[in-house]
Parts: sequence; structure tokens; C-alpha cells
Amino acid sequence: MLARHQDPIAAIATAPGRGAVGIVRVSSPQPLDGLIDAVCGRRLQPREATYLPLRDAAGQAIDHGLALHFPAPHSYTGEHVLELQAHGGPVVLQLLLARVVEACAGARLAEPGEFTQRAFLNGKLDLAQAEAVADLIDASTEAAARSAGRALGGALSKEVAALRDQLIQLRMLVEATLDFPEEEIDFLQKADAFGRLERLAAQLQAVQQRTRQGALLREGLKVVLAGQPNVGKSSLLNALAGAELAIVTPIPGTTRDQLSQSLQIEGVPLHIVDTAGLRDDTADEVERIGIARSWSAIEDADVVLFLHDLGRWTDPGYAAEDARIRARLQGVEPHRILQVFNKADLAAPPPGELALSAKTGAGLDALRQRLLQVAGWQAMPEGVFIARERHVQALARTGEHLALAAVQARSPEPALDLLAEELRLAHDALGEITGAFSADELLGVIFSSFCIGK
Ligand SMILES: Nc1nc2c(c(=O)[nH]1)N(C=O)[C@@H](CNc1ccc(C(=O)N[C@@H](CCC(=O)O)C(=O)O)cc1)CN2
Ligand SMILES: Nc1nc2c(ncn2[C@@H]2O[C@H](COP(=O)(O)OP(=O)(O)OP(=O)(O)O)[C@@H](O)[C@H]2O)c(=O)[nH]1
Ligand SMILES: [Mg+2]
Repeated sequence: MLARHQDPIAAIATAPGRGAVGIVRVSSPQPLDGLIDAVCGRRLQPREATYLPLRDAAGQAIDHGLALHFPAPHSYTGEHVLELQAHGGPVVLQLLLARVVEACAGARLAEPGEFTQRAFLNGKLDLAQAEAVADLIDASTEAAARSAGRALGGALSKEVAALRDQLIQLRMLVEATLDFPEEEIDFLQKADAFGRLERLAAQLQAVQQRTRQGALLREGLKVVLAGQPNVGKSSLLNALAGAELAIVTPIPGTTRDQLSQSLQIEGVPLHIVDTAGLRDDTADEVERIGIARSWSAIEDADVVLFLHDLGRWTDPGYAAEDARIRARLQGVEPHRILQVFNKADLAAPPPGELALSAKTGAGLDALRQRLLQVAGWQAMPEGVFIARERHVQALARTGEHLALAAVQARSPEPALDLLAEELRLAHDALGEITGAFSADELLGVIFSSFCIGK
């Protein structure tokens, strides 16, 4: 494993396919002078773009492009980096890639995320920032991109560092006390150790709140449109998307297969899934399969938008079917179900219920706001940084250990060794976010999800 981190690595850093310009880059712990001589035929001024022929083994130009040399440690990876910026055709770039691997002793193709992994290993980025690099590339809305930019700039890392500094001070107090058992409680009280613990827990909650918002921006919300046939699920999808994506007809059972569309509300990505209308009595084999898929989509949903038809709401047959669906929805946590009444242009909704008309567009804005509310989104004035479920979980574990520490602190006879141990565990959990205490395995999972060349 260690030896692999010493290999020179090379990759095409730009997106696959045709482009105006494409970049091949190499990163190596060893100086790249031999490679530069071979491919560029001359020395390069550090960090200065030079236009020249990029040569193959026979000295023939593969392309004319820009070469850029970043000697270590002043590069993205912290290693020696050479960039060849060529014309962006796939064949040209493949030839250049093959050429640098051949001309650079010991070089191999980079694995996904390996350049960024090296930046992490060389201390150029911490783990939360490295993840933000991938999130910036994957961002599907402007809000997500901006908040990934903030995380890459170290916003999450700074908040975590502030918590960690407080925690370290507290640990020092407690650990010091462990060595002088006679005076222990008195000493801790004088140093306001327990007050510090409470303030730290409060500070953690604020960071957790912001991190959850960041995770929502990254993952988005999966909203499944469910309900009986013909209630207007596909019409609602089309109305939210502002385009005729799904087929709409007055015939019940129109939608057979799922149709997903990603959109955004105030920058929060929303993945809307239209499903086949739920009913028990269909004789149609295709529709039955579609309905089975509807139920599995409902299980996967963050929010099930359970849609009703006000035109038929008082019809006994409709009500009976509705009751059957409700019974089957028992397994879904109530906070994940959002009841919505469609076709408000035909009849008034039951009092207090959310109503809309997919046909006229009335009530759509209220629905959007309601979805954000269900998701737990709070419009924060600027400053949300992107985050991942992994960070949310690590903060939650930090909080659990702080809570257990507080139990000791509040007890009339605190067990200081237990208090110290919980604080240590809280510290470890916090360290996972920036990678201070990350297992190799975790690092592997994180970096392998990057695109190649990053
Ligand atoms: N052509 C090109 N564009 C790119 C990248 C790249 O690698 N190549 N990046 C790659 O993802 C991003 C930029 N990231 C970079 C981060 C650090 C350094 C760098 O040279 N750092 C030095 C010097 C810093 C300074 O002068 O302030 C250092 O950290 O010491 C370069 C690119 C986006 N654009
Ligand atoms: N008046 C009125 N009609 C609507 C409204 N929304 C949908 N419809 C009509 O209701 C019928 C069914 O609409 P769809 O969107 O296909 O319903 P669905 O729930 O997707 O139906 P299935 O795919 O069969 O499950 C169509 O004729 C729509 O034009 C509405 O708000 N008001
Ligand atoms: Mg439909």
C-alpha cells in the first residue's frame, strides 16, 4: 500500500469526450525532469505555461499544447506535478497519456480520486475539504456548488476545529485531574469544567444543524408521488417540472413505469418520482408490475407525497381503496407522508388540508414550501457549507459521547475515568470528519467515489 503512494500517477483530468482543451496530468513524489525533457524537449519555468510541441518517443509532435510544471510542494497534490494542456480530442489525450506513462519511470494510471487523496495525504486538504472537491464537481444546483465551495475553503473544517479546540482543553483539565485524585472535583469546579462541557454541547448542536442543512443540499430529497390511478400524479410531476415529461390521460392506469425528474426548490435538489397508480383490482400484468415498483419506491422515499383526487373524494369506492392504501402505508413513518389534495379546481378540500390544482397551478408554491419544511430546510442567510451524511453521523456520535460525559459531570459522585473516556471517544468521532482519525478503509471508500483524474 505504501509503495503505491510513491508511484508516479497519470490521468486525463478533463471530462471524457471531445472538448476545446483537454488536460493530462502527472503527479510524482520524485522530480519530473526526465519526463519533461522527454515530452517537452526543454526545461520549464516553474508554474509558467509554455507553448510547445508535445513529443512522442520518436520526437514527433503528438500535439502542440501548453505544458505547466508545478515543482513540489507547491502543487495541487503537494508532489511534483506536470500538466499537459492539449487539444481536447479523446485520441490525442489517450496518446499523450500513454506517452507520459511510458516516459516516466514507474508511472501508472491514477485511480479515481488519487490526486486528491495525495493532496490529503500531503496535508494540502483535510478530508472534509477533499470530499468538498467531489461535491463541487457533482453539485446539481448553484446553491450546492456555492456551499461546496465554502466547504472546500474550509468552512466545515473550521467549525470542527473550533469544537475540537474546546474539547481538547476540557480533556486536558479532566486528564490532569485524574493524576491528582485528592483534589479532583474541587479542581474541576474551579476550572468550570462542567460549564465548559455544557457550552461545548450547545456549540455542537449549532454545527449539527448547519451540517444537516449541508447534507440536504448535497443529497437532495427523494419525493415519491403516490396515490390511486388518475388522481393527477403525472400531472403534478409535469406541473412541478414545468414540462410535459409524463404521459397524462383520463384513463386510470396510464403510468406503468417509474419516471424520475430532478429539480430544485430554492437550491435544494429534489428528485421527484412519478409512479403507477396504486390499486388492487387490476387484471393487467404490466400494471401489476408497475404497482409493485410503486411500493418499493415508497419504501425508498424521503417523502411520500400521497395525492388525493378532490373530484372523487366523496365517492365510496374511492374511499374504500384509499383506506386500503392507508393501511399499507402504516409501515412508513408518519413524518415522511405528506397528504395533498389535487383538483382543487373541482371541489373544496377538507379544512386545513394542503390542496392544489395541477391543472391551473394553484397551490404549487405552497406545496414547494411545504416540501422544504418537511425536509427540515431552513433558509439560512448565506453560509451553508456542503456536508455529507458521514459528517452528520460523526457529529451525532460526538454528541452522544458528550451527553454521556455530561451524565458523569452532573452526578453527585462523578466517575472521572468514565468522564475522561467519553471525552476521548467524542474527540475521536470529531476527528473522523477532517480525517485526523480515519481508518484506511474509510479513506478508500471516500476517494474511490471520485472521478478519474481528480
Ligand atoms: N489547470 C488546472 N486547473 C485547476 C486545477 C489543476 O490542477 N489544474 N485544480 C485542481 O483540482 C483546481 C485548482 N486547484 C489547485 C490548488 C492548488 C494549486 C497550487 O499550485 N498550490 C500551491 C501554490 C499555492 C499558491 O500559490 O497560493 C501550493 O499549495 O503550494 C494549484 C491548483 C482547479 N483548476
Ligand atoms: N380538473 C383537473 N383535472 C386534473 C388535474 N390534475 C390532473 N387532472 C386530470 O386527471 C386525469 C389523470 O391525470 P394523470 O396525471 O394522468 O393522473 P395519474 O395519477 O398520473 O394517473 P395514473 O398514471 O393512471 O396513476 C387527466 O385527465 C388529467 O388531465 C387537476 O388539477 N384538475
Ligand atoms: Mg400517471
